[in-house]
Amino acid sequence: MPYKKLEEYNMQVTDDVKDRYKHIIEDLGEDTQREGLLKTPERAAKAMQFLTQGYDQDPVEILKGAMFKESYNEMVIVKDIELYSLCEHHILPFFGKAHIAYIPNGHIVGLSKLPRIVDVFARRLQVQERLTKQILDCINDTLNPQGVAVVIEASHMCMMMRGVQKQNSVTTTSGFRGQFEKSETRNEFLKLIGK
Ligand SMILES: Nc1nc2c(ncn2[C@@H]2O[C@H](COP(=O)(O)OP(=O)(O)OP(=O)(O)O)[C@@H](O)[C@H]2O)c(=O)[nH]1
Ligand SMILES: [Zn+2]
Repeated sequence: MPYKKLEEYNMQVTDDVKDRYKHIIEDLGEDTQREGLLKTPERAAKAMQFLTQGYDQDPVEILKGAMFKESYNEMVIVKDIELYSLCEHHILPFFGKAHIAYIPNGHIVGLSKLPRIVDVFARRLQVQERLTKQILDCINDTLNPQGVAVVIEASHMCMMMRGVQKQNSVTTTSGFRGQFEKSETRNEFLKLIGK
């Protein structure tokens, strides 16, 4: 499921979250009756359901849906996959790029499925480290490749708009399994993604 269509929003959840947003907006000192804000609690409720839709999706099913028997034994890299997630500490966005590589072990996977599972895990309340590990483990356990590597580079709005207010800091996290635990293979991957 690529994105949540309007009719797929759970109306009960939308109503509950909408009521809470109305109170939050009032507590923050705004007037929920002014024209521009009348529909805001409902819009925000739907936006948050969209941004957390990963809880309802099954990444293993997504990968298994496009696994093909193939005797290709070289590294497959999909780099510069844009990602948008929410930091679980402040519920503010963090965003950047994921780079994924794997070395097949009898099966390849449909290329689009790698960005899809990035979205499944990103569209939750997250920390960057866990996001990285969940993507890594999911590919490793489902595809059982000879090796898998995940690098994520992200900027955190909680460090930009507030808090330490550092506009240019980028956080890099990575994880390596199998063949990528060998420095030679890992270095080849890092070179190919320009690191
Ligand atoms: N490790 C990790 N930390 C994160 C991530 N996103 C946000 N944080 C950090 O979570 C921490 C929460 O720290 P607290 O001291 O409880 O919160 P705070 O008082 O709002 O902290 P400041 O952001 O320093 O103002 C902060 O240091 C954030 O930078 C993430 O993905 N991974
Ligand atoms: Zn944060």
